[in-house]
Order: sequence, then C-alpha cells, then structure tokens
Amino acid sequence: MTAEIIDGKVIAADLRARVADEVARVKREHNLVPGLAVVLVGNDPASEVYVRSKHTQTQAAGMASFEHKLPTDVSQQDLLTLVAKLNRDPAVHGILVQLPLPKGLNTEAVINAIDPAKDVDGLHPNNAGRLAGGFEALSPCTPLGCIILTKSVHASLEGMNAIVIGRSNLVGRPLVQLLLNENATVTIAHSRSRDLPGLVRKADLVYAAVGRPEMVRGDWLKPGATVIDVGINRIPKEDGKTRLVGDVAYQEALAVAGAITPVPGGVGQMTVACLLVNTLRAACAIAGLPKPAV
Ligand SMILES: NC(=O)C1=CN([C@@H]2O[C@H](COP(=O)(O)OP(=O)(O)OC[C@H]3O[C@@H](n4cnc5c(N)ncnc54)[C@H](OP(=O)(O)O)[C@@H]3O)[C@@H](O)[C@H]2O)C=CC1
Ligand SMILES: Nc1nc(=O)c2c([nH]1)NC[C@@H]1CN(c3ccc(C(=O)N[C@@H](CCC(=O)O)C(=O)O)cc3)C=[N+]21
Ligand SMILES: [Mg+2]
Repeated sequence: MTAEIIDGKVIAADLRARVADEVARVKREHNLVPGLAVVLVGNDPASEVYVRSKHTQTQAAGMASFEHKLPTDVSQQDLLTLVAKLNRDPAVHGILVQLPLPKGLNTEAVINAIDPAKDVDGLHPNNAGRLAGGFEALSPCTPLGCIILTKSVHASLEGMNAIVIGRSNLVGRPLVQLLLNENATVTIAHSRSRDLPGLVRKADLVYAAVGRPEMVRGDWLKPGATVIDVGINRIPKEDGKTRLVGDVAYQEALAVAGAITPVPGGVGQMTVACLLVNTLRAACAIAGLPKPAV
C-alpha cells in the first residue's frame, strides 16, 4: 500500500483563489486594499525560502506587499521604531517579523510591540492567549494550514489521537490548541519526551515540527496514519547543491501512512496561503467590516 499524497500546492492555490475573490470584493465595495508588511532581519535560510513566495503571492491575490530588509546588526531600537511606524501606517493591516531574529535582539519585546490587530503571525500574547483560551484570535499560519490539510483527508478530527512533535510558539503550541478546538485528543512531544516512537505509534494524526531532517521513521507510524510534515530542512546533495527535506523520512513513511504531505509542496504552501487569509481578516476587522467569506 502507498499513502495518499496530500497536495499542498493544489489546496493552497484553491485557498489563494478564494482570498483573491474576497480581496477584489472588499476593494470594489469598500475601497479597501489589504496590505502586508514583512520584516526580515539578516539572512536566515528558512526565512528566505518563505519570503520568496510571500511577496509574489500577496500581490497575485491583489493585496499590497511591503518588504523591509534590515541588516543583521540593526539595533533593537531601530527595529522597534520600524514596528511602531508599521503599526501607525493605515496601508498596513498585517505585520510579520521573520523569526528567528539574529542574536542580540529581544524577540519577545519585538513581538509585544506589534499591534495585536495587525499580528498576522498570531504570536502576540493577546492572540496566543485568546487562542489558548478558546476565543477567536488571529492564529499562526502554519498550524492553520496543518488543520486545513488534515481536513482534506478527514472531515472530522473528533476523538482522533493526534501527536504534535515540537512545542514552539510559532508551530507546536498553537497547533495543539487548534487540534483541541477540533476535539482531537492531543499528545505534545518535545526533546525531553521518552519513547517518541512508542508515542507516535498510537497516533492517527502525526504532526512533525522539529527541525531535524527525516527524524520520524516509517516504522514509528501506525499503519494508515495521516502524517503532516512541517519540517523545512535544507540538506547538502552530492553535487554540492542543497535540497529541502522534512522532519519525516518520506519514502519510508509512504509505505506505511494512509496520507502524507510532501516537502516541498505541503505545509509550506499552506503557510503562505493562510498568511493571506489572516491579512484579509485583519484588514476587514480593522476597517470595521463584516468577516470575509474565507
Ligand atoms: N512549513 C512551514 O511553513 C514552516 C516550517 N517550519 C519548520 O518546522 C520545523 C520546526 O520549526 P519551529 O517550531 O519553529 O522550531 P523550534 O526549533 O522553535 O522548535 C523545535 C521543537 O522541536 C523539539 N525537538 C527538538 N529535537 C527534538 C527531538 N529529538 N525529539 C523531539 N522533539 C524535539 C524542541 O523541543 P524543546 O522544546 O524541548 O527544545 C522544540 O519544541 C523547522 O524545520 C522549521 O524550519 C517552521 C515554520 C513554518
Ligand atoms: N515570523 C515567522 N513566521 C513564519 O511563519 C516563519 C518564520 N517567521 N520564519 C521562517 C519559517 C519558515 N516558514 C516557511 C513558510 C513557507 C515555506 C514555503 O513556502 N515552502 C514551499 C516552497 C519551498 C521551496 O522553495 O522549494 C514548500 O514547502 O513547498 C517555507 C517556510 C515560515 N516561517
Ligand atoms: Mg512544505
């Protein structure tokens, strides 16, 4: 048996098309053009992959895209000043500061400085706390994308056993909250967990968000499990170039899983599409308009 491949490209393209329709509508009916500002400090390789697709796709959806590239040695004060300026800018409805920030910068202070209404990454404590409390919130894009991909396989996640490997503020923790909202039973694993293969074997839904290339092996999986691979790892090839692999040993998992996301072409695609969704939602909320249809 070979697993169904969950096509993030197709699912993300469908979502982006629905966002573009709504963007066209709010422009026509309310003269509102949602705008996204991305702040990239220094050059983190994972972040650069992200930035590439974001700019193009934001514009393709009819939104405004603003990019701010700052040098690695930018001061905390200059970064905070930029965030304050974006908070005040009426053309900007979403602010995303690429993480991780270079050493020496205080990530928590930068995130706290973002206007929660423009926090399309869902990282501000107002949004993270609201999500954890089960209230409506701007939620992180990658976890939102993981849920949509899972629901392309299972209409309902109610009562399913899910394992989330990784507990970062950006991926693992908010994903746990979204899965709870779907009435899944959730195990949270991390670097101190014991017998990870044994924990994974019990799961109907496996989310790998670790940052370790091909760590999750095929023989860890319960046959038929749905595997959502969040990892984006750049590893060297024989020819000196690099390629992207996930946190799951894809070829091994294909033979055991019921469904699996590829890397690239899986979760990463959805992250960008969900960022557009969050920017549209933030723009409508800031403008006092009803919630958009996506
Ligand atoms: N596809 C996409 O759109 C996105 C992909 N990513 C990718 O997802 C991956 C995770 O990202 P992120 O959450 O930001 O990473 P972090 O480094 O912030 O978190 C990694 C998590 O994995 C846990 N971990 C580390 N080693 C092990 C281990 N051996 N066994 C079990 N758990 C372990 C850590 O545990 P502990 O807490 O104990 O340290 C931590 O909770 C990366 O590859 C990143 O590039 C990230 C964002 C978006
Ligand atoms: N504040 C913040 N929020 C983030 O969401 C965030 C971040 N910082 N820092 C970096 C990570 C990484 N990340 C990715 C998103 C999309 C792709 C993506 O589009 N991947 C495509 C293309 C890969 C390719 O270039 O081949 C794919 O997987 O198919 C990758 C990586 C978001 N991150
Ligand atoms: Mg991907």
